[in-house]
Amino acid sequence: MAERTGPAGPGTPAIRLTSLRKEFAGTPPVVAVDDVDLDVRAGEFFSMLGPSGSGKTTVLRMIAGFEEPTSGRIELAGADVTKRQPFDRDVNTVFQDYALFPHMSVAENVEYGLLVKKVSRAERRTRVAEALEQVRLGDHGKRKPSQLSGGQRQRVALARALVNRPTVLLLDEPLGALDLKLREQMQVELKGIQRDVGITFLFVTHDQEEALTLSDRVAVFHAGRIEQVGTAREVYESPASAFVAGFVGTSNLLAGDAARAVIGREGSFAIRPEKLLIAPAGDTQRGDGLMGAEAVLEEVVYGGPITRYVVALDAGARLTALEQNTGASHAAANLRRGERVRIQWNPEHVIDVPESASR
Ligand SMILES: Nc1ncnc2c1ncn2[C@@H]1O[C@H](COP(=O)(O)OP(=O)(O)OP(=O)(O)O)[C@@H](O)[C@H]1O
Repeated sequence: MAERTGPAGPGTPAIRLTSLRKEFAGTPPVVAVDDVDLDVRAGEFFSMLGPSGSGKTTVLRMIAGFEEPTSGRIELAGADVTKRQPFDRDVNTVFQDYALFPHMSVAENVEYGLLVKKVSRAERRTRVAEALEQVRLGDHGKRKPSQLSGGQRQRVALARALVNRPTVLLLDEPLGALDLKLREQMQVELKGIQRDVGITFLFVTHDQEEALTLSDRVAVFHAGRIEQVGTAREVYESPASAFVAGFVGTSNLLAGDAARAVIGREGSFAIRPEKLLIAPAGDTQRGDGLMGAEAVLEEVVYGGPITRYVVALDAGARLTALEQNTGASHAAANLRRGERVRIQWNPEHVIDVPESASR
């Protein structure tokens, strides 16, 4: 077996992708991954976020060794693994479809991979106990998968990967099959587990909220390329392109004539909905130092803690504003569809968004 770790030192990325490319044969051929460069730091919770078909899963499968790159290089902890077989890479993958063996107990499911690798009985016992403890299922080893909840089964799948003590764990939409409530609960669990075990997690999702909530950093994919890499705050507050602004959250894009009229300059701009204030037309009470525009209120959607307002600016763009329902009486509370309104914002919250990210 090849060496498990490369010439890793402090600062060596857990994963380094260099000009990674994948073309699938066909007429015309599909460029699934288009010259991707990426460093994932050791111990990071890193997410690859993007719409369906943007190439995230193909990148993950190439790192795992299930798919051969057309060109480019993959390094794990400093070692070039591009040509290595999947079993010879220090990674494990957790899939959405976690397929546990139904006739085996939870502990036997977790132990199975170690049995195949001929790990000694004593070490198997220690490592299975450790892995079950890590996913907070220490008391459930004797149960059968059918006696567990969906979230607990997903944690068994995680334990099955953690038991191998990989340097990197690849997770392909692992929460995709869970209902919303369980999914949110598992997001919190997953983050806690990653923090405890300190393993690098590379997580694939098309759910922007999930990526922002969980990750130390996020790479936003679009058509086989990475448009932006940054923290949740960076990709949300300072999107590098109109695509990122639109995919990560509601973007409220202003371009062309509307931008000229409302912002007063050429270009494309985004303003996040929670940064917009809405008031009856002519109300300038909250106006100190703010920019503003006149509009007609098209929709009011009450959503419990927040209300969503959709307005059509006289200048020709449509914007969404979110206001918290704090209970404090404010001007927006009694607004009705069809009314004329004034939208205001702090000029600091206008984000310049290039049409596409520079490469
Ligand atoms: N085995 C294959 N043969 C041909 N084309 C493929 C193959 N696998 C993926 N593709 C194509 O490559 C592109 C990227 O697919 P990929 O599965 O990586 O996207 P994704 O971002 O993970 O999407 P999803 O969120 O739907 O899984 C798509 O256009 C897809 O149709």
